[in-house]
Amino acid sequence: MSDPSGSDGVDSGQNRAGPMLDISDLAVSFGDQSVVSGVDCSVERGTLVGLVGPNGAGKTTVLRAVKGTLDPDAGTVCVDGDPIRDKSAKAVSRLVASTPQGTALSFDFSVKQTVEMGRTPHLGRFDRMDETDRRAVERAMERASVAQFADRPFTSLSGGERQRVLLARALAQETPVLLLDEPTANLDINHAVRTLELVRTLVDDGKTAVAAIHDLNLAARYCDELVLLAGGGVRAAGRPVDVLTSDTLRDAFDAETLVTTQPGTDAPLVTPLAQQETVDRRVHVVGTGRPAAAAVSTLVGAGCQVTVGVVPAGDAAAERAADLDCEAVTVPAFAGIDDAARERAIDLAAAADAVVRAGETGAGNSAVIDAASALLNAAAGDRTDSTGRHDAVPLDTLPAAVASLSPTAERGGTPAPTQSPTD
Ligand SMILES: Nc1ncnc2c1ncn2[C@@H]1O[C@H](COP(=O)(O)OP(=O)(O)OP(=O)(O)O)[C@@H](O)[C@H]1O
Repeated sequence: MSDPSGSDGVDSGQNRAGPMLDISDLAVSFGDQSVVSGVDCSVERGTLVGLVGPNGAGKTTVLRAVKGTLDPDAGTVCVDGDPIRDKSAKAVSRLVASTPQGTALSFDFSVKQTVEMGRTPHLGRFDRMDETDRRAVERAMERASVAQFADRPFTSLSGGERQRVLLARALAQETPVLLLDEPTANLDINHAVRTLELVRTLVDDGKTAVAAIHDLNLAARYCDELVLLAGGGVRAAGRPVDVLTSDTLRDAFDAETLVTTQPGTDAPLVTPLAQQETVDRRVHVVGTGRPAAAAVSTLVGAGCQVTVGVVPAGDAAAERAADLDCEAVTVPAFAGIDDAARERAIDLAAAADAVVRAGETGAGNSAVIDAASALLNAAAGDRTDSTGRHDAVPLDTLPAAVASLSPTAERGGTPAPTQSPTD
C-alpha cells in the first residue's frame, strides 16, 4: 500500500516556511584529505539550483551528503526544516530522490522494474504496489520519455536512455526534493534540453531541485541560481549572471572564457577560449554580423585591443563590442555613414596595428560595406588591392596572423596589412 500525498501524488513540501533545503557549514573529507569545508547553501522551495565547478571540486560529494549516503565531518543538512541525520534512510528517501552520475547498474531488471524501485520508500516491508504506485510509475516513465522501453532490459539501453530511466525512477519516488548528478552527461542536445525542460516544469510546479551540471550554458539557461564549488568550498553563489563571470571562471577553472549573453534570454553564454600567447596588438575590425562579432571575440580573447566600425547600431558586431568594452563606431541601422563616423573609424583604423575585415554583405548593409571597403583602402593604403578583397584567414589562426605583424609604432605609424577571417 502506498502513502500518496499531494494532488498529483507529489508532496511539494510547501506546507512549511523557510528554505526547502538548507546546508550549513558542511565539511567532508576522505581520510585526511579534505574535499569541501564551510559549504553553506540555502535552496528555496520551487527553485532549481545548479552545482557547477571543475572536476573533483566536490559536487557529487555535496549531493551525497544531502541525500544522507555520506556522513559529513561537520555541518548540517536540513530538508523541510528537519536535520536529515535525525531521520531513517527510508524517511529521507520519501523527501529526497536522486539520480546517480553513472548509469552502470549491475542487475538486469527491465526498465519498468527499475522505475518501480522508486516506489520502495512508500511501501511497507511486505507491501505490494497498488494502483497509486502503478500510476506513479507510468506517469514517471511517460514524463521521462521511456515508456516505449518498459519491457527492455535496463542494460540493453544506451547510456542516454539509461539516464532517462534513472530520472524516471527518481520521479516515481515523488519526493519534494530532487538531486540530479550530471543529468545531461550522456544525452544528445535534444534530450539534454528536454530533460532540463522537464526538470524546470517540475520545479515550476513546486519541486525543489539541485543539479550538478558541467555544461555552464545549460546550467545558466535553466537554473534559478548557481553554486560554484572550487578549491574546497563555495567560490560564488547567486544568479547565473552574477556567478558566471570571466574573472570567477578564471579563478575556479583556471580557464580563459568569453562571457556574453545567450540569444533571446538574459542568461550568460560562456565560450571557452583557446589557451594561447597574449597578442598585444591594436586591431580595428571592419564588417558586420556574426563573422565580425566572432572576430572581435577572438581578438579580445587573444589579448588584442579591438575597435570596430563603422557598423549599424544593433548589429551583432556592435553588440559584441559593447559586451566586451570595445569602442565601436556606429550609425543608425540602414542609414548612410556620416562624416563624423567615417573620420572616427578611419582614425581608429589608422592607429591600429592591423585592420581586419570580416562580415556579411547582406541587403541593407550595403552602405556600410561600401564605406568599409573605402575605409579599408584608406586605412591600409597601397597594401590593399583596389577591390578591397583579401585572402581569407581562418578565425582560429587570426590572432597568430595579427601577432606576426609588427606594431604600427615600429613601422613609423604606417597601418598594417589587412586580414580577413573566413566567415
Ligand atoms: N570515496 C572516496 N574516497 C576517496 N576520495 C574520494 C571519494 N569520493 C570522492 N573522492 C574525492 O573527492 C573529490 C571530490 O569528488 P567529487 O566526485 O565530489 O567531485 P565532483 O565535483 O563531483 O567531480 P566531477 O565533476 O569530476 O564529477 C575528488 O578528488 C575525489 O577523488
